[in-house]
Amino acid sequence: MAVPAGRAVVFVTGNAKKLEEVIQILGDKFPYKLISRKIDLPEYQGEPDEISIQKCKEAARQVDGPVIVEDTCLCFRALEGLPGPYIKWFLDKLKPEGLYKLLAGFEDKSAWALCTFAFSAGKEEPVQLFRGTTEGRIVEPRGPRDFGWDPCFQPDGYEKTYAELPKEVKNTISHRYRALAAMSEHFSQLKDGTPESKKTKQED
Ligand SMILES: O=P(O)(O)OP(=O)(O)OP(=O)(O)OC[C@H]1O[C@@H](n2cnc3c(O)ncnc32)[C@H](O)[C@@H]1O
Ligand SMILES: [Mg+2]
Repeated sequence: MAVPAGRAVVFVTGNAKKLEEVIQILGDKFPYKLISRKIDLPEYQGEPDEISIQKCKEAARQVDGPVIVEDTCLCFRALEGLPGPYIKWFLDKLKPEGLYKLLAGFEDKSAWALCTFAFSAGKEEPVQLFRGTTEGRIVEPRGPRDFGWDPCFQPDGYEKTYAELPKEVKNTISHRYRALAAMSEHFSQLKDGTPESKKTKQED
């Protein structure tokens, strides 16, 4: 499913840090003009794919045009993938310290970050999903506190947490980077994906 000629795609998110990374990662790699809109979409329940589909349909309904949304999960292997899509509430109440302590009774500290982008060309159109996963483990929080659970997630192959790593490094190995790479590749391959403005501008 392509984007009608001349139409921008609206990235709907209530999270400014997410938006910042998406802009940094995409650069000029996305073949459509992307604008952002700050709407706090409902936090749905269920499996990650189902949540992203519902979130995207609601965004397409509100925007009434082509939209992208993103949902992020942080999954602990010892907890069979939980908190997963509910990480926002766990983080809100427990902070990164509490997330680390949650695994105190388990030897297995491994975790994966999952990012799912969902695209719909409009409110009657189907939703397409693009996923990215980064493996790592949950550690005692280290580094700046400016983005979510970054201080307690250490990606495999690195001695630093996401929070300690320079942004340029996080943005080449992250769950978000991988999902965006899959999405950009898909749209770049669409024959009618006419490159438009390469700039991203913000709407409020
Ligand atoms: O409006 P949306 O896009 O849904 O933004 P949100 O903040 O509600 O985001 P999610 O529903 O996807 O919930 C994911 C939670 O994980 C946090 N998060 C997302 N990506 C992250 C990342 O790369 N590093 C650290 N924390 C992240 C985010 O701040 C939320 O608390
Ligand atoms: Mg959300």
